[in-house]
Amino acid sequence: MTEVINLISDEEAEAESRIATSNRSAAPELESRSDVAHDRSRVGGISGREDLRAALTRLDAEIKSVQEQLHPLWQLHASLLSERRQLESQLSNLSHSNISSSSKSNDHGKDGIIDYQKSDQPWSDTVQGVLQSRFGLSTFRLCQEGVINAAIDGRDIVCVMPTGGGKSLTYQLPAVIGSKGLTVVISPLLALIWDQVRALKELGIESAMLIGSTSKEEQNAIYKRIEGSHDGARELKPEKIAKSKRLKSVLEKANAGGRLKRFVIDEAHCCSQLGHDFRPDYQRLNVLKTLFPRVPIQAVTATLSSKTLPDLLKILRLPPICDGRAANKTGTVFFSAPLFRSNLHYQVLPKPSNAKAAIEKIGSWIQLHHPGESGIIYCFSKKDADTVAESLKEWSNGEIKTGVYHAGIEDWEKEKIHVKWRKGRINCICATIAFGLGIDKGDVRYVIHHSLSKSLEGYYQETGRAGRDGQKSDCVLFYRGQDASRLATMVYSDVDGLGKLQEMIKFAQDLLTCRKIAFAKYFSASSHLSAAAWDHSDTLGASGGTVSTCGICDNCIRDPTSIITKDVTLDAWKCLKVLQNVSSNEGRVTLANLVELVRGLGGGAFGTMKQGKRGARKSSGEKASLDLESVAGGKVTLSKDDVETLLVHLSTMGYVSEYFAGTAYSVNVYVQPGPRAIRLTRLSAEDVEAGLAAEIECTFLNLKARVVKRKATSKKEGKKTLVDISDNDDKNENVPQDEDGGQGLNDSNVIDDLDEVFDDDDDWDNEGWEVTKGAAGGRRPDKKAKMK
Ligand SMILES: Nc1ncnc2c1ncn2[C@@H]1O[C@H](COP(=O)(O)OP(=O)(O)OP(=O)(O)O)[C@@H](O)[C@H]1O
Repeated sequence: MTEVINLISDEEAEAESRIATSNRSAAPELESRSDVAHDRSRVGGISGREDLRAALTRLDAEIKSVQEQLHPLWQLHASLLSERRQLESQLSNLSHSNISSSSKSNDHGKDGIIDYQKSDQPWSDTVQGVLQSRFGLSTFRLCQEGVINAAIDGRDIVCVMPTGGGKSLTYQLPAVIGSKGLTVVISPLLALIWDQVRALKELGIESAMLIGSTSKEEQNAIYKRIEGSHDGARELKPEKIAKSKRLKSVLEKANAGGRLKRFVIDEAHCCSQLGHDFRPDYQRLNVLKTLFPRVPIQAVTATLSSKTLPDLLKILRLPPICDGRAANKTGTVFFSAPLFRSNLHYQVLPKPSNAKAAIEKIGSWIQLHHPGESGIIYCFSKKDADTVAESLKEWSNGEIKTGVYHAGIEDWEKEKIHVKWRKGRINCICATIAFGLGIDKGDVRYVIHHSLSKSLEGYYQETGRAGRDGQKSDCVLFYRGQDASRLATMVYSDVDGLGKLQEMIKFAQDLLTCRKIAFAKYFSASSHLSAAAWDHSDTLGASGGTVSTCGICDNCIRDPTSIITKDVTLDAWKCLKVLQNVSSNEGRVTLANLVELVRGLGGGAFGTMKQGKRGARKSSGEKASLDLESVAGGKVTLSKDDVETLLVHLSTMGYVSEYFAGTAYSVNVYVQPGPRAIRLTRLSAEDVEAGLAAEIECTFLNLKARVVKRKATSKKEGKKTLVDISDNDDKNENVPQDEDGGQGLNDSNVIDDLDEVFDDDDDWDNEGWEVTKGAAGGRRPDKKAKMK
């Protein structure tokens, strides 16, 4: 018993000494506790039960009395804390609004509505000064100034600007202006984080990154800096915020000290499952407003649809949006800029089937249009990137200084290449898509695709690396149908991926539709991006479904006589009859085989298959032959290239479909009659000739038309036509050449034919490819207006 009492006595004495220390000067009443301790020491000598009870009662009474004394102190403590929070918030508001020496104040207009795009904010002079002195820039682009104004005003913001539009400045500039403080940027990719930190360091802005591989020591140092009074920017991956208790507590401290300025969510579309690049970790960012309700959030992205915006607001717990040009006091201020970058000139050029000829063509194009300038060539694979880099260097006798960048290159070497590229010692980077994100070099004058991208989203993003300084730049896709098959083997197990690839092929094959319209249509269907978002600052679609043609892409400036649209219904019927015969004979043909077969070449033979033990179909090694006369009433008389063009066209329309057969080492792509094939194959040749079939048209390059040089290009620029893309389905039902969104040009076909046409022409490489560029005669607006 004595022991127990002593134990209690020790604990209480310890607690007592803590209280006494903390209240020594403030609460004289508590000093009487020393008397109690004396009493308690006397309690140890009392042995009777009654005495013990009496001592306990006295102690309880004393505890109660102390609690009564403490209660008002705790109340005082709470009210002091609340008062402190209010002062903190007033201070933070003051530091935002008083950053200009000007005595003007932003009163949100008479009716509480403010136009953030205006340059008459209280801080505008300061902002302009910092833009020039710190960032070395003279003017703002797109909606940059509005976003910066809203950020300085402490607003929650959603900002949609195109790739390369200059989103970074909208949070970097407010980070270094006005009161000291911390801007926390949350990015999904290491490459983006690396590049941001590098760029900030170059600008002399203090920054640090917290990523998975940041060592414990570095983390500790960064946390200390955040806790301290440092300002600047921190780059984080989203999971870090949600998972790290230490980080949360450090940010809470920074916030309590009034130093947490804003959170920036880069690539904010990743928050929404409805978007195209959902990242589950981004959903955890809902903690930001819960933990830091007063800290503004700035969400930036290049692609945000009307469908994903509400989801984004919900996840980030942001209030409903208001327009940046007429903002109320409480909403999330919304800004968007036209998604089409008018300095980017898109074109698709045919690519020779022969690898060496392809290199010559690409090399000649570079030397003609951008000798010695910076560019990127995107390649299908690591091996292709290596080969293209080596071949181009060799072909140009070292004049085109190439470098290689892909996942197989060691990190240190990547860094070296990057530095050389930035310094201009390498002009042309041959890369896989591993190169791009976070690569911010302003003067990239061309982005060439040696092979198709896997999707139009990818293509838009990759080409967005060109012309980030706003100067005219070229985006050239060298395309041939065989590349599409090659790419299909990469995505064949993914239905969604195959669908996206088909859209990319349609874009590449299209000789008519303005490339801007093609992007607008695609993103409108795939991401619900308003058509108007390509022309106006109207991602949400209030401006309706029209979009103007760009007036500068290959299809806009094409000479109408350089292409020819033909009725190919009978040729299509013949191809499908042959394909039907091959399939019914257990045969297996690739697209290239089929081209040969329908043209009556290759002895009319095709490989067949047999049923394996487990029902699998295996190549039998035997050949079957085909009597073209009886199966299809004779051969197709189009050129090899035109047949390939036609078959790819039929494939995009669903008359021909692909299937994939894998071996242990590779996946091969074969063709078979598609779901629509029966529309033609059920008819006889006579029926087709009598016009009973739905007409199929296909557009080919008209090789007889002489090439017109690109001098007419500038004359065509600026001439625009409005196209309504909202109701295209019905309109195009009876427009066969438009059904697939584009026709005809099959690179390899055309290439081979051009090879023939320009064989003797020294200048053929350059001149020949100008078919798609020169075009004095201009577009064919009527046709275009009908395109999907
Ligand atoms: N007002 C401006 N004037 C001139 N150049 C600018 C301006 N604003 C930004 N830039 C430059 O534009 C380039 C692209 O900017 P930034 O990296 O911020 O683009 P982004 O919108 O973040 O693109 P992405 O979506 O591809 O990351 C940079 O080189 C930047 O220096």
